Amino acid sequence: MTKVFALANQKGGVGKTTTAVNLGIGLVKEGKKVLLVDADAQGNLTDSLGYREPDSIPVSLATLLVKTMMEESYDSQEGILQHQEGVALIPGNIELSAVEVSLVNTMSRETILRSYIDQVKSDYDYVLIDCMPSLGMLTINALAAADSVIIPVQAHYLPAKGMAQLLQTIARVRRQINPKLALDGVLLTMVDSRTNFAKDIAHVLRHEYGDKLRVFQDEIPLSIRAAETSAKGKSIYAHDPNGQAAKAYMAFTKEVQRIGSERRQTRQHQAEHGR
Ligand SMILES: Nc1ncnc2c1ncn2[C@@H]1O[C@H](COP(=O)(O)OP(=O)(O)OP(=O)(O)O)[C@@H](O)[C@H]1O
Repeated sequence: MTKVFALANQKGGVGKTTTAVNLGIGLVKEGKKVLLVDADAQGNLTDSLGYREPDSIPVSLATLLVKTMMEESYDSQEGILQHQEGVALIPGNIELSAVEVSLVNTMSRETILRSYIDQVKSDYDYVLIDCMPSLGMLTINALAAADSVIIPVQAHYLPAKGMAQLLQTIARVRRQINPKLALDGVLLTMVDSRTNFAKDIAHVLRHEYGDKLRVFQDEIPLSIRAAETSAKGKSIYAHDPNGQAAKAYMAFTKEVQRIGSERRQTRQHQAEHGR
């Protein structure tokens, strides 16, 4: 069964896009079929994979969402690009800003992205949605479409208020639109091993949210090589395969898969024991 992840945090520059690329290509390395969805009007994910002018791509996520809203038909492969490292990509660009505005007056405005993803997801093991740095209608659509959320947090700054708002939004989406939405956890990114900030943040999160919010064991180090990847249009595995960031992203990829299979086993156990 396909698993859909949303990478969300309304704060910008926390590593959502870098994580989408390297978790996605990490899963490909594990033998999985992966679709990346650029749901950010900045088109950073598209650009990071080497498609340098997202705004001039003729068919993007915006095109496909408009077709979904208008109930027009499309081919399930329409607009999907194939990156040389094995991931598929639905590009995003500035047209998503206009789509976000028009969603407001659309019937089922929170679930247009879910309707689209439901049409194409059966070809993939994983779909990863890179969200906008906002809690607007497109992020709500991503949360409505997802099975699970990953929250990248830049390890030297914890916006406590921002985290509370994000968790409230996730809880509201779960209550009103998508009861199966799980929160896989917080991924600490850009961890500087010379400081204790990452440990402090993990401690604060555990203290405030306890069992409700997992902090992934694997952390992503601050790494110039990781910062360089978007300009190269490659993953960290292609750019610096033996570096710390590549090892960390691969370990994180395995942790994500492990958590998924533990959750499946728990569900199966509950089903078999009638709970
Ligand atoms: N581990 C890392 N070490 C150093 N720099 C990093 C690391 N991960 C990402 N960066 C850099 O930090 C910046 C922000 O990362 P990224 O674009 O992934 O964040 P984002 O949350 O997707 O941003 P936005 O909200 O604008 O979409 C980028 O310039 C990226 O190259």
